[in-house]
Amino acid sequence: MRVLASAPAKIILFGEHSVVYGKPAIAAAINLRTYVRAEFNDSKRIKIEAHDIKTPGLIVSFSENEIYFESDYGKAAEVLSYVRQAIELVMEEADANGKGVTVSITSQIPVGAGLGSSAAVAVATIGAVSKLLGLELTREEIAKLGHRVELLVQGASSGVDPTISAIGGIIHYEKGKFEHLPFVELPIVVGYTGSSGPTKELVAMVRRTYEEMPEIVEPILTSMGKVVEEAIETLLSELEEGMKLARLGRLMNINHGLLDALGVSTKKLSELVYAARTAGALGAKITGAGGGGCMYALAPEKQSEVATAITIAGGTPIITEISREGLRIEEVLP
Ligand SMILES: Nc1ncnc2c1ncn2[C@@H]1O[C@H](COP(=O)(O)OP(=O)(O)O)[C@@H](O)[C@H]1O
Ligand SMILES: C[C@@](O)(CCOP(=O)(O)O)CC(=O)O
Ligand SMILES: [Mg+2]
Repeated sequence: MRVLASAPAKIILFGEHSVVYGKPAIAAAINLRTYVRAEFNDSKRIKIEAHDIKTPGLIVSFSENEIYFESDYGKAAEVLSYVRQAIELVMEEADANGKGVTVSITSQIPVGAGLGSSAAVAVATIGAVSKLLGLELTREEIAKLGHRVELLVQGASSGVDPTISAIGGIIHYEKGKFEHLPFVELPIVVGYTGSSGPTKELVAMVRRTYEEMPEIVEPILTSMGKVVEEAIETLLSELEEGMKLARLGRLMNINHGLLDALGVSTKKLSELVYAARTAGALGAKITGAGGGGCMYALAPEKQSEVATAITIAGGTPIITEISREGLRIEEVLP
């Protein structure tokens, strides 16, 4: 039997980092996906084939006749830890420890770029392997397992990323619970800096700043929470479309400033944010953990101008759409 599952990337419209401290966030699934194929193998081992991820620590040396490969196996194993934990949790749930399973991954999502590649790979793996093992899990249960994977690997995680990747659409997420917000085709442009920021390290960095200066950081997180509440009200309001987007844009800019205050922006991210605003975006901010990775802009009727401005500023624009669909079982073959 062979199962192919896929799960989407996301952008955090509002509320990254503060969501880890119990504040609300708004997240949307986007049309970039990670595909995971799971099948039984004849060994009693778990085999992971990750086709789109760089394996760190590989050293190659060669003489005239021979070529030698060395690897820092610790680093190589670490990069596969989301997939490994996801498989192990499902094997445990299905009481299937000891079975041979091969998992093969291909992905459209840039890694460590704030678009939730870790959650997408975890959710798609859980979806594919659970189906293979005959375990009937709801999308909510898969989101919860995905959250456990992120907690095990990162040490801290709000759970917003695995939830949006499993569920799809646009959600309001808060303290482990979610509700759908009305689906809207937001005119967004994502700008990729080309560098990555590991979520684990950025979340830990914010935690250190919080512990060092709680009286300064607490009000920043509280303000972020208020920005998100205001954005939820705006999305649910009867405001005319243009006014709605203009208000959301202003709230994005405030959210970006607060993220910058927490220390998660970079020079390149700020350059892309200002380039987008100058080219006519109503708002622009980081998406995800920051420290590199991506920003996104809200740019009705200005998507191509903003994309060009992002390119001129040295970034890579990604014009994408909000995806209604979360986890998808693409194919089940006998
Ligand atoms: N295609 C993939 N195959 C295997 N692991 C992946 C893949 N994509 C992402 N990952 C895992 O997710 C990690 C990046 O997660 P993270 O730091 O949270 O950034 P983000 O989720 O924003 O991309 C990678 O280092 C790797 O461990
Ligand atoms: C920073 C954070 O709010 C989002 C991280 O998203 P990403 O892994 O950078 O795509 C962490 C979390 O919510 O667990
Ligand atoms: Mg992640």
